[in-house]
Amino acid sequence: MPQTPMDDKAELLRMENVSIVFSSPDEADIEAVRQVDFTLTRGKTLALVGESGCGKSVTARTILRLLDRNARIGTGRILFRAEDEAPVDIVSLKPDSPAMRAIRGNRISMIFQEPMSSLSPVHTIGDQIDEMIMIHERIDQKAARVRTVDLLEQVGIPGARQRADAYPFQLSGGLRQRAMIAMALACKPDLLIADEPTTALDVTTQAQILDLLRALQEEYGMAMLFITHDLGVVAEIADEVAVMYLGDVVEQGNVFDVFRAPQHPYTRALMRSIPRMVRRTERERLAPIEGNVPSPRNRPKGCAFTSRCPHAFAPCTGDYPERTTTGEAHWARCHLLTHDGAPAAAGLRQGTMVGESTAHGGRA
Ligand SMILES: Nc1ncnc2c1ncn2[C@@H]1O[C@H](COP(=O)(O)OP(=O)(O)OP(=O)(O)O)[C@@H](O)[C@H]1O
Repeated sequence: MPQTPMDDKAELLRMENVSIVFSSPDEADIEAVRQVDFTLTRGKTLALVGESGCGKSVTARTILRLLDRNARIGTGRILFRAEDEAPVDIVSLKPDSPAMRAIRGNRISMIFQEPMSSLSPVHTIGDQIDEMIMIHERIDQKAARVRTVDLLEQVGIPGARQRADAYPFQLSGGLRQRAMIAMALACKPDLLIADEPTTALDVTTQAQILDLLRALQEEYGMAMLFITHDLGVVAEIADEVAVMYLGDVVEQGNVFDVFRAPQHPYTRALMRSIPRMVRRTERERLAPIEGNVPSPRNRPKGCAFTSRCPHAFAPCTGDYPERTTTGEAHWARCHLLTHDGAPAAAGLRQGTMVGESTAHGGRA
């Protein structure tokens, strides 16, 4: 992988060939994330998408150096460049070093599915956000409260001045989510990592929170790394998407290109399993992805999706597929794209659904 300097000022963070390994006393090491490369750009959103267990959260926590004790970064660099500063390799920093702490919660903030993982239940939301602002701006609490109320208004909390005195349990799920977002923005981060922030919310609140995040991103110019299992959400929020399967990025590209012509059978299967991605007349053809993600403990040889892939053929159980570029900044790792005699290769290249009806017992 050629390593080029971070010359583009818009480039904020670059993952280069990052792998993450878990060890346990009784078992061989497990490579849970392999060879991940992506770039996060100021003002843009990259979505990491895939089923449960594919490595999305571990990848995000690696950026913040918040991995479990039994984890280590096996290979790679994570270059991060704050404005007007030289790039720093996050991998080279100790997780609890002052330099890393200055990045975490200052340059990079994170929001979660469950707001109570970042909000304290025993302090009012106003006090918690005041404290965050005081740490970062070295101002007194009175001045911080003015900023807190501003932030709460910005994230759409009605009656912000009074609500600042509420404890998290006194707010609805949607308002708690907004309060957590306000807290994440208190340090004016360069990067916001959002780990399934709308998964627990009803559809209307989910749409409102996505709208809010988009508006705030425009205002703050921050980059966003958005983690979700839902390609419908990706369509609404992201500029670029990286599709993960068993720790590998199997397809990556501009959202428009990936949705117009998905190249990897796994991406296509994810698209067909989501109601909003399918036209009304095709509802009856919705298909869940059959089978389960294999365990990283027993990683299959070759392409990990083979056991669930409707198009699998001999080469899929051989070598790990190389990246095939299929458009400007759009690539996938799939043997069907490189073998001319592959059963569905022509259809995949053209973005059609060749062969998928037989693979799902005629339902697809
Ligand atoms: N401390 C750990 N020790 C061993 N394996 C781990 C540890 N933490 C995570 N893993 C494994 O790493 C893999 C990736 O987990 P991760 O939480 O990143 O998945 P995910 O895609 O975010 O899933 P979800 O949507 O369920 O959060 C999984 O197989 C998980 O079991």
